[in-house]
Parts: sequence; structure tokens; C-alpha cells
Amino acid sequence: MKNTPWLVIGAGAIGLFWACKLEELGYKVHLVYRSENPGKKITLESLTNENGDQQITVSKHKIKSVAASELTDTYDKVLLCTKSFDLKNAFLQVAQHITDDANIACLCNGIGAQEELQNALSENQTLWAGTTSEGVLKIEPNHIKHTGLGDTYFGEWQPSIPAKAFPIDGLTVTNIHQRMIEKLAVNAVINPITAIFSIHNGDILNDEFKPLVNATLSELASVFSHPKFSYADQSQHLTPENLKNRVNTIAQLTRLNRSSMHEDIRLQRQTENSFISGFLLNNSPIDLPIQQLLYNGVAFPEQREETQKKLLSIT
Ligand SMILES: NC(=O)C1=CN([C@@H]2O[C@H](COP(=O)(O)OP(=O)(O)OC[C@H]3O[C@@H](n4cnc5c(N)ncnc54)[C@H](OP(=O)(O)O)[C@@H]3O)[C@@H](O)[C@H]2O)C=CC1
Ligand SMILES: CC(C)(CO)C(=O)C(=O)O
Repeated sequence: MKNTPWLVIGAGAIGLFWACKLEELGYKVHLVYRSENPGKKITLESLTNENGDQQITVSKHKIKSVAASELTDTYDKVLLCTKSFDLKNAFLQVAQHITDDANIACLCNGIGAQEELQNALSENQTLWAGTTSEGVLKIEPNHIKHTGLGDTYFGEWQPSIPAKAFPIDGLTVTNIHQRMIEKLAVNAVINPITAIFSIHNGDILNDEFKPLVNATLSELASVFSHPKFSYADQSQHLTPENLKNRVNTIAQLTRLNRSSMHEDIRLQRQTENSFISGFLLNNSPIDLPIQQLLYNGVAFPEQREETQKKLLSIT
């Protein structure tokens, strides 16, 4: 299948990163941009772990970038790298160029957009939902920087028997829903707190935020262990202790980074709040007063100062 190109959609940090990675793996790649044309060459400052040492290497990648309206070919492998709120429309605008039996992968934070996308696919197209812990920053339209080493996994959104094969070896897991809820848990703590208080990821570990972080984690653990939670089959292992370890590890590993939600608010862009806290609020069988405060603090800038006070008064 290496002779047919991947269609990567979204020339943001993750789209440019994966366009380069796929090209490195020997695939032909066509990249669809929306507002910023990255041009013909992408510079990737990548982080590698050679002999236990993190090293930066710079490479240039020749990628064909086009606007959706310029597409003429048909594709059987698609990787969508948009934010969750753009996912379905990004697919629909290229749908006429996608084969009826295509593999369609997506990499976005949050839960909810994948189901919308699944509903837009035809019967024999396969949706591969993905989750990534790589950190990537776009510093220019054609220049990205790898800021944190991580892992990426894909899995069939609707598992089939026998399991289907993903076009790239070594990246699949049998239960992607479990990985997604684990990532969502981390995002539901780090993203809104860093965004509401304008702090870096590592700052949530400071004493000032400990009561808030602990209360958020224990509220999440109550919903994850609730038998009526829509993801209960995938979330029982997320105990307060397990959640704390996950959040602390990621906050520590990405301590100098701004979360995507903090960055979105700082740059006055739409956030993925509805697909992170919003997903939890809509799917929880119990009230989640802290998650509701976090949701409001992100969604309503005029309430942010008041929300900060309420969040810091949690004991
Ligand atoms: N960056 C990171 O380190 C990480 C990101 N993620 C997740 O990965 C996803 C992508 O993140 P990231 O790359 O940082 O986000 P960006 O906002 O940098 O990139 C998203 C890109 O999608 C483009 N896009 C949206 N709609 C369309 C469309 N219809 N056609 C073509 N392009 C479109 C946007 O175009 P435009 O420029 O016009 O807005 C933008 O360039 C998010 O869900 C994020 O939470 C997860 C882990 C780490
Ligand atoms: C893991 C984390 C919190 C890293 O910044 C992230 O996924 C995000 O910022 O959206």
C-alpha cells in the first residue's frame, strides 16, 4: 500500500509533524491546508532519544501541499489532524476524493468528534481513532519543533472481528477507547487549570494548586468508577491514585510547555473545551461541580476571575 499516497488534512503542528513522519517512513504524502500554505518544504526540528540522551536533529521534508479545492486524485489512506471541532467538516470537504473502502485515521484530543466523523463515513470505510502524547509546536507556516517525545496509538473506532490491519505497522492497540479516556482524564485536569490561571503545565504541581488538582482528580475518579458512566467499561482502572500518577507524570514531562487550551485562550482561538470537560459533563450520571466550574472558566472569559477565586477556595 506504500505506492498510494496518504492524504494528511490540517497543516497545524500535528499535521506537519505527521506529514514529515510519513514521508520518512517511505510514503508519498499530500497535505491539505486551510488558511496557511506551508509551501513545498517543511523543516522539522525533531527530538530523538539516542542512547538515553535527547538530541535535536533538523531535517527538511518535500511535501506536496494543496488547498482542498485543488485536489484531483483519489485517496485510500487519510490522516485528519485538525482540532476536534473541525474534524467532521474537514473530512466532508474532501469526501468526494476518498475511496469507499478507505482507512481514515484521526488524531485529535477529546471525545465526541470521532463519533460525528464515524456517522459521516460510508459503510466500508474504516475509522481509526488515534491519540498522541507527542509535543509539537508550529513556529512558522513551514517550520515545526518537536517539544516532547511521546507515543501515538490508533485503533478501530468500531472494532471488527477479525481485526482490520492499519496501513502502518506497530501503531495499533486493540482498545483505543481505553487510551482515549486515559488521555481525556489528563486533559480534563491540565488543560482547563492551565488555561484559566495562564500557567505552564508544570505549575499545576505547585502547592497553591494541590487542593484543586486533588479535588478534580477525586471527582473524576467518582465518575470513572460509576457503573452508569457511558465509558465505564474502559475507565474502572482510573482510580484517584492512578489518575494522580498520570497527571503528575505528564505535568512533569511537559512542565515548560503551555497546554493546547492555554495556548488557544492566549491566542483568542476556539478551544476543545466542549470535547473535554463538555464530554464529561454530558456523559456523567452524577453532578461534577468542579468540572463544571472548569468548563465555565474556559468558556466564559467574563467569569474567569470569579472562577479563579472559587477554584482556589476548594480545600
Ligand atoms: N500540538 C501538540 O503537541 C498536540 C496536539 N494534540 C491534538 O492534536 C490535534 C491537532 O493539534 P494541533 O496540530 O496542535 O492543532 P493546530 O490548531 O495547530 O492545527 C490544526 C490545523 O487543522 C487545520 N484545519 C482545520 N479545519 C481544516 C479543514 N477543513 N481543512 C484543512 N485544514 C483544516 C487548521 O487550519 P487553520 O490554520 O486554518 O486553522 C490548523 O492548521 C488537536 O486535537 C490537539 O489537541 C494532541 C497532543 C499534542
Ligand atoms: C498532554 C497535554 C496536556 C500536553 O500539553 C495536552 O495534550 C494538551 O496540551 O492538549
